Amino acid sequence: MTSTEVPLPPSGSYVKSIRESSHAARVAAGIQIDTEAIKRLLLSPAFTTTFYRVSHNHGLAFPLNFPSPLAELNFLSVLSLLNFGSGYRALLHAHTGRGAWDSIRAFVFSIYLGDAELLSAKGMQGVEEGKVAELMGVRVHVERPHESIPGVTVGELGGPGYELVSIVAETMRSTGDALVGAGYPDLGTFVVEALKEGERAGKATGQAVDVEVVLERLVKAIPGFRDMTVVDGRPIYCFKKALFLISGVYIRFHKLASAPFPIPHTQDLPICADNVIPSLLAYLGVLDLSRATAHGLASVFPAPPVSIESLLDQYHPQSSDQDEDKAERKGPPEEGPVLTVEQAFLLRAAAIEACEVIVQVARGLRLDGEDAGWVAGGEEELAWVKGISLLDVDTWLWAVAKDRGDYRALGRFALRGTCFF
Ligand SMILES: Nc1nc2c(c(CN[C@H]3C=C[C@H](O)[C@@H]3O)cn2[C@@H]2O[C@H](COP(=O)(O)O)[C@@H](O)[C@H]2O)c(=O)[nH]1
Repeated sequence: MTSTEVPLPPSGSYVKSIRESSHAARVAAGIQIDTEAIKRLLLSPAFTTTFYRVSHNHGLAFPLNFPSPLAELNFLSVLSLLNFGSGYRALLHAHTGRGAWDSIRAFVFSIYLGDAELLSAKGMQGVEEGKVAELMGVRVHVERPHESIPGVTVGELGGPGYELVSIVAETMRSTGDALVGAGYPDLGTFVVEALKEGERAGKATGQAVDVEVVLERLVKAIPGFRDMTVVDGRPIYCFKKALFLISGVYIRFHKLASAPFPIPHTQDLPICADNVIPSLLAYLGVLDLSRATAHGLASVFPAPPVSIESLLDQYHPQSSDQDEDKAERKGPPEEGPVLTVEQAFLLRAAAIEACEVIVQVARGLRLDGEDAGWVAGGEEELAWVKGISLLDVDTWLWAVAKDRGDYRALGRFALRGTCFF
């Protein structure tokens, strides 16, 4: 089913719909969230010794000279809109030497530095596949033997590189169409309007910016933000890229002395459900798929090559492995399981709820009581764990997956053909 056949959530309840639809889908699929595994994770050296460093390492301060905050917001907005491609991670590593996020970031940098008109609504509207392929550095031809001349091969458009480039180009064109149709010069200007509308609504609800209103505006106006599907008759709403954009506005601009536009509070928004977070939560035992009843989920992930105990321990690359560890970082990653739309959305939904549960479990930890059995000393020093936010949990899970050699080796699932994550 395509996103156009999925009903939008009722007006005014987009955030609630992410949470409720995720819960309903997770329960119906028989995926369990293991609260003991969450406690073990929260009190593990893998978590406690890296959380602050890794979850505060936001890669959103760009090394570019922007003429205005609006220009920077437009850049961030286009980057968020195009923040997908995880299903092509192995291909991207082969063609660009980078993962999905770094490849897209480099692509939007190239646009900014060389073809900046592609960041306008009209420029997006007219973008062609060839331009996207050139700027992304992705090869879009496949070779096949010539029909009649033996030994001769001909190149033709096709293959996964062409598939990804086509989705990027189409996402840009549909966004350009929507913006031009509504009279906006670029995506950033539209986002400012949405933030201002959120600010007006927030006056009634006592918030600086009503995030609900901002999210609804983004999703309704731009097809590339309509990240939702129906699985077994139940809708699932993820809206990952729109949430990423809204969180990005907070991360990038909230510390400025005078805010250039209304800044939403995003610490407690649902996570940005991609392929990394559900995969990692499954390997760490937080998502228990063993009793899943739907869509063959019980057997989608291979057993991790190392034990959960070792994944929860502090990472000690052998000193002789350090060079290997660096090489491993550069080398092409292991291709994870390629999933169906249904499988991928069910896992994303489960991850959305699991992260909510992680924050709840953290709040309720009894560091002086029975839970402290997990702690290897220093209980009082762990009081900060009780105050972690959803945004921090998202960033930690996503970034720690790249921080350790043994986590990088865990195959993340892939979904092809989507512009949503
Ligand atoms: N949940 C969540 N998913 C995130 C990000 C980011 C970008 N993170 C940096 C930017 C700001 C943050 O503070 C981080 O420093 C990318 N992704 C998604 O991962 C997917 C895999 O990509 P890769 O492993 O490269 O191939 C891809 O769908 C991509 O869209 C995040 O933060 N959270």
